[in-house]
Amino acid sequence: MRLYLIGMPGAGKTTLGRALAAAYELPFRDLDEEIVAREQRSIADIFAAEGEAYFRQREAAVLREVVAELPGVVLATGGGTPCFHANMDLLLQTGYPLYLEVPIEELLQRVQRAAGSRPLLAQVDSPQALETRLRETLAAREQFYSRAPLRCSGSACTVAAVQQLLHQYRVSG
Ligand SMILES: Nc1ncnc2c1ncn2[C@@H]1O[C@H](COP(=O)(O)OP(=O)(O)OP(=O)(O)O)[C@@H](O)[C@H]1O
Ligand SMILES: O=C(O)C1=C[C@@H](O)[C@@H](O)[C@H](O)C1
Ligand SMILES: [Mg+2]
Repeated sequence: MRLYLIGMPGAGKTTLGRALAAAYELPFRDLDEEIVAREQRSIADIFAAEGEAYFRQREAAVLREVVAELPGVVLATGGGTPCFHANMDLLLQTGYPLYLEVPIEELLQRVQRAAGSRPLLAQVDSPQALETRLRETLAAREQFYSRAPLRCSGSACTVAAVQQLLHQYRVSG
């Protein structure tokens, strides 16, 4: 089984992904970390040196490598992954995308602590501007995230809740 965690920066993809991988005894991968390992530089450095278009190409390519390599995996994707290069189609065709839906207010609190390490949020210099940026980003991305057959919201995104969702989905689908 391939389980793909998708959602906004700070939604909890890495945290929940690790816990789900342990519960299912599957390997865990984080797509951002896979890109960093191959490129031997940080995401911020890649954005700064090469720009977003290059990053999105690498992201799409590394996603396909990870999928081809691992028939069983819990994969935390990058926040923008489902929105570029038909990646959402690939996720739907090869596994179970799970959308972690977290209210903007909660996301704000979480990303404020580490906005500097996120290239797309780094230039945003006030809490107000950060909120606006997050709202705009979510509005643009919702159409992609919403294609996930599995979804959990905020504090309901526990390992047990996801296990139940997945079980129901696989039994009925
Ligand atoms: N269910 C939760 N409740 C409260 N805080 C959480 C929860 N899940 C994650 N967090 C916290 O929110 C922050 C972001 O979590 P995490 O790194 O897992 O998100 P992410 O979706 O992987 O983000 P990124 O976009 O950086 O990859 C972390 O500080 C984490 O401790
Ligand atoms: O939301 C985004 O577009 C991004 C999120 C991160 O996971 C990284 O993939 C990168 O910083 C871009
Ligand atoms: Mg993460």
